[in-house]
Amino acid sequence: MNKLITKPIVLFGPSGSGKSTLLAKLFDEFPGQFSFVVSHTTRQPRQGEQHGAAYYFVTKDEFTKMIQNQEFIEHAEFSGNHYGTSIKAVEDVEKLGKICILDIEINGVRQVKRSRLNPRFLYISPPSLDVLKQRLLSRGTETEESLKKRLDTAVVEQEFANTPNAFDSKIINLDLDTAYKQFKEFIFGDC
Ligand SMILES: Nc1ncnc2c1ncn2[C@@H]1O[C@H](COP(=O)(O)OP(=O)(O)OP(=O)(O)O)[C@@H](O)[C@H]1O
Repeated sequence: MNKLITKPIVLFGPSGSGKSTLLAKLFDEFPGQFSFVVSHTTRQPRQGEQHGAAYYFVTKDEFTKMIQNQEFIEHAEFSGNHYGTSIKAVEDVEKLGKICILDIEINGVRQVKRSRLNPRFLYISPPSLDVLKQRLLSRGTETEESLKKRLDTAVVEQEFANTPNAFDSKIINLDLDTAYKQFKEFIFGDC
C-alpha cells in the first residue's frame, strides 16, 4: 500500500457546506477504503448504539483521565457531554489499512494542529452565505434558532479559514459533481 495516501484527512467547513454529501458519495464509490474514527463520549448510549462502533462510551472520570494522559488529539464539550478523538482510535483505523477521515469543527481543527497528528486539512466552503442558508432550509433539519446559530458559526468558520495555513486545500461546493471531482483529486492526490 502507498504509505502517503494513508495520511489522515481532516475535513471541516460550515454546517450545510456539503461535507456529509461528499463523504457519502466517496464511501459509496470506494467501499471499505475509508473510515471515520470512533470517538469517545461521556453521553449515554442511545438505543442500538454499540460501544466501539458508534462511540466508545466512557465515564466522566475515565474521560478526565484520558485528557490528563494526553490521549486525545482533540476534545470538546457539547450540551454537557464530552466528546474526543483519541490518538489510538486514529491508529486503529490506520492499522486496518484504511484512510482515516476526521469530520470536525474548527475548535477541533485548532487542537489537531497542535497535536502530533500530521493530517491534510481540507476546507469545504459554501459558494456564499445565501446559498448556505437556502441549502440548510431545503435540508429541512433546522429551526429558526438553529439556522441562525449555524449561519453565525459559518461566519466564524469562514474567518478561520481565511487565516494563513488554515487548510491545505479548499473546495467551493457550487456544482456537486465538480466539487466531488475536486474532492477525489485531493484525497487521492499527492500529500
Ligand atoms: N453542490 C450542491 N448543490 C446543491 N445542494 C447541495 C450541494 N451539496 C450539498 N447540498 C445539499 O445541501 C445540504 C447540506 O449538505 P450536507 O448535509 O452534506 O452538509 P454538511 O456540511 O455535512 O452539514 P453538517 O455539518 O450540518 O452535517 C444537503 O441537503 C445537501 O443535499
